[in-house]
Amino acid sequence: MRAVSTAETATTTHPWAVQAEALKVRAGRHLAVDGLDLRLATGVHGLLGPNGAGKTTLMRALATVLKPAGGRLTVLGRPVDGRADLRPARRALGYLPQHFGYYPRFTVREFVTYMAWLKEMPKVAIPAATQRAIDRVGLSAKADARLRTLSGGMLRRAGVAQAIVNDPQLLLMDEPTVGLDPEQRLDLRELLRDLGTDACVLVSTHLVEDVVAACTEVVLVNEGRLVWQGAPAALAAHGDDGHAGDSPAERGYSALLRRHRAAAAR
Ligand SMILES: Nc1ncnc2c1ncn2[C@@H]1O[C@H](COP(=O)(O)OP(=O)(O)OP(=O)(O)O)[C@@H](O)[C@H]1O
Repeated sequence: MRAVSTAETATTTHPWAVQAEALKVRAGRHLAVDGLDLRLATGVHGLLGPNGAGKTTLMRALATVLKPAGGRLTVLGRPVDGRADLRPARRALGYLPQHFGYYPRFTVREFVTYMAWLKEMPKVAIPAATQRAIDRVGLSAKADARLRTLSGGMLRRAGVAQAIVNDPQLLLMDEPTVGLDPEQRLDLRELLRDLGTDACVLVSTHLVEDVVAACTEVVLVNEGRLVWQGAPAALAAHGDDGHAGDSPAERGYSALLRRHRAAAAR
C-alpha cells in the first residue's frame, strides 16, 4: 500500500458531509434503510431509534461498507454509486462499528497504528497521531497492553481511538458508550463535543440522555426512514406527561415514534 502525501489528505470542506435522498440499503435480504432522506453538516448528531430501526445498516452505508440498493448517497462529496473512487472519502472517515474485529495479541498502540496505516496516513505522522488518539480516549496507561487483556470498556475506547486517529471529517460511531462506566461516558461526551466542533460526528445510541448532553442535533429513525431531525431541546417539546419516558427528551422521543407508527399504520 502506498503512503499518501499530507497534501492529499488535507481537509476539504463539504457543505454536507452526508447527503442521502430516498436511500435504500439492504441488510441481508431485508431492506433495512427504506427511502431515507438525510443531510448532515458539521456538529454532533445523535442517531436514535428503536431496535431494528436501521441505525447500524445506515452507519455501514455511510462508512461505504454497504452499497446502496436505491436512491442517492454522497459521503464527503463523493457519490457512493459503485463508480466513483471512494478512497479519498475513506481516508477522511472514522468508523467505530458495533462489533469490531481485532487481533487480540495486538497492543493498543499496534492496533491504532495498524488502522492509521490502513487509512493511508502519511507514515511520518502515524506515531504522533496514534499517541494523541490513545491519550484522547484516556488509554495512555494501557497503550502497550495487549487487547486481550483489556476490559470491555477499555476495548471500546481502543475502538474509539482507531476511529479518530486520522482526525476524520466524518466520524461514525455505533453505540460507543456500551460497556463504559459513568465516568468514562462523561469523558466520551466531552470528546464528542470537542470532535464535533470541526467534523461531522454521527453517534448511534439508545441513551436519549447522552444525545441531549453531547449532541447538537437529533436524528430519529424508524423502519428505515427519517422520523424527525432537530435540536435536542426541540425533541423535548414533542412529548407530554402522557408519553413514556423519565425525562422530557425521552417523552418527546416516545411521542414522535408513536405518531410515526400511527401514520404508517393508516
Ligand atoms: N444480515 C441480515 N439479514 C437479514 N436481516 C437483517 C440483517 N441485518 C439486519 N437485519 C434486519 O434489518 C433491520 C435493521 O437492522 P439494524 O441492525 O440496522 O438496526 P438497528 O437500528 O441498528 O438495531 P439495534 O438498535 O438493535 O442495534 C432489522 O429488522 C434487522 O433484523
